[in-house]
Amino acid sequence: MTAAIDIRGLTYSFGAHRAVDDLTLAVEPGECFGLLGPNGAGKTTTIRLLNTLLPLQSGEVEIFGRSVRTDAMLVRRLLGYVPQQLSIEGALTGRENVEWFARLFDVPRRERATRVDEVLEMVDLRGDEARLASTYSGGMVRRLELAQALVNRPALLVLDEPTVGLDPVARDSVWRRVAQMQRDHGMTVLLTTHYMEEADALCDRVALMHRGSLRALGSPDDLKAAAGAEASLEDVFRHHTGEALGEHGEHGDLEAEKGGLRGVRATRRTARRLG
Ligand SMILES: Nc1ncnc2c1ncn2[C@@H]1O[C@H](COP(=O)(O)OP(=O)(O)OP(=O)(O)O)[C@@H](O)[C@H]1O
Repeated sequence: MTAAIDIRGLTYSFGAHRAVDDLTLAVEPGECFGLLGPNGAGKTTTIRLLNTLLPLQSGEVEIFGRSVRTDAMLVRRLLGYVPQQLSIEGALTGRENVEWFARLFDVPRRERATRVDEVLEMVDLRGDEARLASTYSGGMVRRLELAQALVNRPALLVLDEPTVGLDPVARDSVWRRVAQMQRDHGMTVLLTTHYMEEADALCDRVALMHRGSLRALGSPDDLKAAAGAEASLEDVFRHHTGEALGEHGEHGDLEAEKGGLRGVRATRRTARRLG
C-alpha cells in the first residue's frame, strides 16, 4: 500500500543550524500520527517541508506517492493545513473566511455553498457563521481554522500545534472534532504537539523528535510499556532524551478563551515562547 507520507533521509539546515537531521518515517493512510517534541525539535520545519512551503535540501518526501520535489501542485491539492500562525481574517465573518478558502482551493463554484455548510457543521459553527471572526473565542478560532483546512476535502490533514494556548475545555472540543473527522472520513491526520496527553488521546502512533532527529517511534501504549510499568509519555521522552518535556510543555496558566483575535494571537505567541 502506498504510504500517506513517506519521509526518507530528510535533512534541512538554516545556515549552519541543522533543524531536521536525517529523518526517515512513514505514515499509513487513515492513521492519526503525532510528531512530538519540545520547542526547536524540528517539527514545524518537517511539516513545512512536506507541505511544500520549504524547498527540500536533502532527502525525499512523498505524499500518497507524489513527490513534493517534482509534484508540488498535486501535493498541495491533497493537503489541508492548519498552521501555528493565525490563518483567519477578523474583518470577515466565519462563513466568509471559509468561502475565501474554498475559492483559494478551487472548490467548484456550484459546490461551494454546500461544502462551506458541511465543514461549518462539522466544527459546530453554523450558529455563529454570520458573526465577525474577530468576536470569536480562541476555541472557535481554532475550529474555524479546521473548517478552512477541510473545505477542499483533503486526504491528509496537517495540524501544527492544534490546541496550543487553549484552555482544557476548548482543547477537548478540538480533539473531539479531529477524532470524529478521522473516524467519519478516513482522513490521514498528521499533528505536531508538545502536549503529551493530546498525543496519547488522539494518535495511533507517535514519533518523538529531539534536536532534529527521531528518537522513538511507535504507538503511545507500546512506547509507554517499553519505558516501564505505569510510564507516561513524559517518561518515554525523558527515557529517550535524558530531558524532561514537562518543563517545555506546560501552559497551564494560559487562557485563550478571552475572545478576540488579538487575544488569540498573543496567547499563541506566548505559548510558543514558553514552549
Ligand atoms: N526561519 C528560520 N531561520 C533560522 N532558524 C530557524 C528558522 N525556523 C526554525 N529555525 C530553527 O530550527 C530549529 C527547529 O525549529 P522548528 O520550528 O522546526 O521546531 P519545532 O519543533 O516546530 O518547535 P516549535 O514548537 O517552537 O515550533 C530551531 O532551533 C529553530 O530555532
